[in-house]
This record gives sequence, structure tokens and C-alpha cells, in this order.
Amino acid sequence: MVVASPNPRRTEKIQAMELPAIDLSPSGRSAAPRLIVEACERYGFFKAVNHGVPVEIVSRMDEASAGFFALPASEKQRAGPAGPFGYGSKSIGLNGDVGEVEYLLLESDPAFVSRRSTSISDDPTRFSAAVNGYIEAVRDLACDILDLMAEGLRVPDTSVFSRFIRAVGSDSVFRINHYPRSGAVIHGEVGFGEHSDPQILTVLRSNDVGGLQISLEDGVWTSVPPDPKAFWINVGDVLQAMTNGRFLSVRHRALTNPFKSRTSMAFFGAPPLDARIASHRELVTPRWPRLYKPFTWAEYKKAVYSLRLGDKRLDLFKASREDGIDM
Ligand SMILES: C=C1C[C@]23C[C@@]1(O)CC[C@H]2[C@@]12CC[C@H](O)[C@@](C)(C(=O)O1)[C@H]2[C@@H]3C(=O)O
Ligand SMILES: O=C(O)CCC(=O)C(=O)O
Ligand SMILES: [Fe+2]
Repeated sequence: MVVASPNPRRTEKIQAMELPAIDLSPSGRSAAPRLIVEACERYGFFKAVNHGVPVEIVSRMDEASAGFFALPASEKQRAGPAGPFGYGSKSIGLNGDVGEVEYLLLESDPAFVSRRSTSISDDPTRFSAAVNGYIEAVRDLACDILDLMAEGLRVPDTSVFSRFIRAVGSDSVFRINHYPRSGAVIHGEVGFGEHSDPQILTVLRSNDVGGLQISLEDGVWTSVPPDPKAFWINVGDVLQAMTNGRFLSVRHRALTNPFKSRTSMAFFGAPPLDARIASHRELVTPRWPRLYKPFTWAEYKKAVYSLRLGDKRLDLFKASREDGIDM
């Protein structure tokens, strides 16, 4: 189906497609490893249902974020400008990217959250308790899913991916996005432009307003229907590299809604800065040689922050023939 694009001068196809929903309850668990692998190979995205994250943790976080974004602009600015952490409005990252979004970007370490909360809320203890409780729950979910991925890929040590996120010094971050309604505009505007997520795995949730779209093919966008009870899970660049390109770090974006404001929150599970990222040896074979040169997360992050939002930074780390096909 071809429908309205946020930029009518650009030819874009926007389609609706059912993305896989994976049941993480005890009864769905035996099929989960295989279904997760299939979803990550085809779409790089899936929906986690019956995930076990308590609803109170989610509603406390929703209240905390709604309270913050409802503050007058001058008060929100006390937590900014984002460089890259803190409150940002319209400006994304450090290299001139913009979008119809305001956000809080937070370190995932509880001590950093507590410290930063003093510039975010008049009740910093409450705010940081909500954020820290939410981060702990979604980090556990991310690790659980990474273990299922390893099992589905038949990697014998099933904590190969999750151990990076559980490590002391993990560079994971947490983002809360608020997209004001676009008012007079009939079509949505670009809130958060096209990009892939750089880290290992993203755990994303939104309110009941749509706007997220993924692109499996250049210029073709698939709208992801909102489901506030579920989490959308997506593969990041580092996991694409660690799986030697089997899992896809898919490009996505978020549009604003003409009538309703949208809130999304994303936990980006990342390794420590000094972690060495390389394709897992079980996934490198003579028929499927190593696609990426090994790199540290610090080196990758430097590339991320020196480039623009939409740049394809993983291309900088492609292996050449001279790098061989060592396993
Ligand atoms: C423009 C930028 C913002 C970003 C860092 C970057 O230079 C390119 C990647 C962007 C992104 C996208 C996913 C996450 O929201 C994010 C926190 C990340 O790790 O990479 C943002 C960065 C940011 O807003 O600081
Ligand atoms: O708002 C969304 O649904 C997506 C946001 C996003 O992609 C991001 O924060 O990296
Ligand atoms: Fe993203």
C-alpha cells in the first residue's frame, strides 16, 4: 500500500506488515529461541509479549516521564542541553541532526541517574527510583532475550552476548522521547530520523500512539503498530557484527502524530568501552567468512559520535580480503 509520506516530495512507500510477536511466558519459551533467530534474521525487530516486566514498574516510569515533559520549558532546560546526556529539544546528538522531539538521555548506572535526577525533578528520589527500577527490569529482559538468541544460534555458551550488558562498566544508556502532536500538519513529521541503533540490543516501548517505522529496503517503510503492554526488541549494530551479519541492525525512524503526543522509551544495552567486539567463532565459516574487523566499543562509539544520525557507521568496519577468513 502506498500512503502519505512525511515528505511528499520524496517517493516513499509506507506499508503495514505484521512483525513477529514472541511469547516469553513459560508455555511459549520452548519455541522462543528458534522464533527469535528467524525474526532477527528477517526483520531485526520483534515484539516481546508476556515478558514478565511488572506493570507497576512500567506505570511508575510512565508517570515520571509524563511529569517531566509537562513541566514548563524553562524548568526542563535545567536538565540540558544534552551533550549527549541530559535534556534535549529538537537537536539530536552533537552533529546538527534535528527532529520534532524532546528527550532525556540518561546513563544507565544508578548512581549517575540519582545525581542527574536533581536537575530533572523536584522529587529526585522518586524520579531516580522509577528510572532505576525500570532500567533494572528491561536490562534483565534484554539479557534473557540475548541468552535465547545464543541458544537459537546454537552457540554453546549462551551468555556470550548478555555478559557484555551485565558487565560492570557496561555503557548502556536509557532514552525517553516525547514527540509533541504536530498540530495543523495533516501528515506526521519526522520526530526521530532514519538510523540504526549502534549498541547490542534495544528494548523499546511507547504509549498507545503509533509513529515507529522500520525500513527493510531503501525507501520502503513498515509502520509498527503501538502496543503499550509489549516491548519492541531490535538488533543493534554491535549484535549484527557479533553474529557476523546473520542478525540485522535495521534502520528505523519515528514520526509525530498530528493529533496526539507520543512517548517512547528505549534501553540501549551496550558493552563496556574496552570490550572487544568480534564475530562469534561459531558464526564464521569458509562459506560465510568474517564480515567485520574486530573493534572495541570505544572505537565504535567514537565513529558513532563523529558521524550523523543516518550514517552507516558499520560500513567503516567491513573486513577486506586481506583480513582473511580466520575463524
Ligand atoms: C546524531 C547522533 C545521535 C546519536 C549519536 C549520533 O552521532 C548517531 C547515533 C545516535 C543514536 C541513535 C540511537 C540512540 O538514540 C543514541 C543514544 C545512540 O546511541 O546513537 C543516539 C545518539 C544520541 O542521541 O546521543
Ligand atoms: O520513538 C521511537 O519509537 C524510536 C526512537 C528511537 O529509535 C531511538 O530513540 O533510537
Ligand atoms: Fe533507534
